[in-house]
This record gives sequence, C-alpha cells and structure tokens, in this order.
Amino acid sequence: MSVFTKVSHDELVEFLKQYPIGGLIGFQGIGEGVENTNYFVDTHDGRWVLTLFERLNYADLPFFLGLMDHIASRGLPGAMPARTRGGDNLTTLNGKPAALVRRLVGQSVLFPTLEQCVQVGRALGDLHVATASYAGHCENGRGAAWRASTGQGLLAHVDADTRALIDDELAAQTQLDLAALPQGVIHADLFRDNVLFVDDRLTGLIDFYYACNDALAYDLAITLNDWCVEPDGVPNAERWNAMLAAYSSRRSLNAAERAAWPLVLRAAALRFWLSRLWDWTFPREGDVVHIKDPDAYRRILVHHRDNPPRGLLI
Ligand SMILES: Nc1ncnc2c1ncn2[C@@H]1O[C@H](COP(=O)(O)OP(=O)(O)OP(=O)(O)O)[C@@H](O)[C@H]1O
Ligand SMILES: N[C@@H](CCO)C(=O)O
Repeated sequence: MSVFTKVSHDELVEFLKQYPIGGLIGFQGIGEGVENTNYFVDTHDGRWVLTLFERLNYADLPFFLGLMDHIASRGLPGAMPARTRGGDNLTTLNGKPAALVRRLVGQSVLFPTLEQCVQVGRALGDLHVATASYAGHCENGRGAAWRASTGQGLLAHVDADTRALIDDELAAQTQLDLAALPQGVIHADLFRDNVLFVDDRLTGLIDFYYACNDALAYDLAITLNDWCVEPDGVPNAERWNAMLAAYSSRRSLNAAERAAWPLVLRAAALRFWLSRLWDWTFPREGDVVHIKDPDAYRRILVHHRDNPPRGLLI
C-alpha cells in the first residue's frame, strides 16, 4: 500500500475549497505506485487523482504539471491538472507538494494485444510531436552519467559475471551519444502500468514523473522493451514491428537514429536493469514488495547484445 502521507476527510474538505470543482463526495487511497501518495477523489464536478509528492524536487514539479497540461490541452489522453481559484496547479497538503489531476478511465494491461501495441506506438509518436512545442526543460536524472555511476557503484556488490557484463556494456555505451540524436521531451517510463485502456481503446497516459529532455528514439526503445518482449528477453516480432510501424506513422526515425538503434535499445535495457539491480542490492525500508525483477532486464540487454538488429524492424 503506497499511502505514505495520510489525509483525513476534514483535511481534504478544507484543501478542496481552493479549487472550483465542487465539494467532496468520497476518496480512497490508491495501492499501486511506489513513488508518491495517491488518492482517488470524487467531487461534485468530477473524478480526480490527488498526488502528494514524496520524493521529487519541488523545483521540478512545475515542469511535470506544465507538461501534463500541455499534453491534455492538445487532445492527447493525458490527465489535465486542476487549477485553484488563483490559477495554481501545484499546492501543498500536510506539508507535501500536492496536485489534483483528472482521473482517466480505463485499466492497465499485462498482456497487450497487437492493437493495443499499435495504439501505444501511435500515442508515443503523437506525444513526441506534441511535446516539441513544450517550453519546459528538465535534464534526464537517469541519463548516461547516471547509468555509468550506478553501474560503477554496483560493481563491488555483484558476482563476477554480472560485474563483467556491467563493465563491458558501460564501455560499449561510450560509443553512443544520445545527445546527437533528435531530442525532445520524452515520457521515459511508458511501461504497461502507465497506460490505460478500455478494451482496445487507449484512454490514458499517466505517470509523467520521469519525463525529461532526451533522445526521442531512446523513449521508443524503452517502450518497445517493455511492451513487445517475451519473459525470456526475446522480442515478439509481431508486436515489436507493429508498434514501430505505428510510431513511424507519426514520426519517422532519421539516418542517425537508425544507425544508433542497436546501442539505443541496449541503453534503454541497461537503464532499467541498473535501477532494478540497485534497488535489489540496496533496498530501502518498506521497498521489498515493490522491487521488480532485475533479471528480466538483464535478459533483454543480453538479447540485444547478442542479436543486434540490422534495421529498425526485426
Ligand atoms: N490520472 C489518472 N487517472 C486514473 N488513474 C490514475 C491516474 N493517475 C494515477 N492513477 C492510478 O494510480 C496508480 C499510481 O499512479 P502512478 O503510477 O503515477 O504512481 P507513482 O507512485 O507516482 O509512480 P510509480 O508507478 O513510478 O510507482 C496508477 O497505477 C493508476 O492506477
Ligand atoms: N518502470 C520501472 C519502475 C519505475 O517507474 C520499472 O519497471 O523498473
């Protein structure tokens, strides 16, 4: 259960008076999610998600909330943040920065259909087109420098095979300059648990709190690695190619992105292998139940190392 900061009925009633969204009908803590405290909140004017930010820097929050506003304003299925009567989308509650965003309908899926992969590919392409006009800027906190220092930090705590793999991959990654590829604001975590569907209709893109400025192709690689790979680390060619074609229908990759693609896929796999391995090796109190399997991403990385694709499709 990820409700780190409790909010009482009376506190919420008082908090909601800042917003022109009607009085409180009901609210409930949300169990999923490990970064923030989230509540579903119903008012007379609609359904909302209240987030109390537990770890993010206050200074970065306007970037994320502005981005969500930008995306929803352009008709993409993102959650529009509510504004107070004074026009603020970022407030505080119980000493934590807080925001209220529209609750989107739908459920995440664990086993996506081909059509769902197509819709995600299109939505990611649309997102990259839409964010081109977003003025905010945020460095990727999990970029190349983070990957190198996290990998180095793990070396003394892992077995010899793992050490060799991290060392070799970090050396290979020095050949990749993501900054030389087309840049933009990327979601950077568009995993299956961050997309909502009603049947085969994509109804929600959520959890923009890793969004940052980085290479667009890297975002595509992150998304493909989660949606279109089997548990043994091998891509499912049908889903993979369908998502890629759908993305390309919105934005085509240029020659530099195509040339860098094998290493981009590896960088995307390495990022999540390292973050999971770090959390596994150095668990924070209360984290244990939420740690995702690092080996799933090791298998994806090893597959991409052993089977570099000749083109974008496989
Ligand atoms: N706008 C929204 N509409 C509907 N449901 C939402 C919305 N935002 C969040 N949720 C629900 O809340 C859950 C947790 O949200 P989120 O993924 O943002 O949590 P988190 O703790 O910030 O992130 P993480 O997934 O990184 O742990 C989601 O799985 C989803 O069920
Ligand atoms: N999507 C990440 C969790 C952080 O959002 C993972 O699966 O490792």
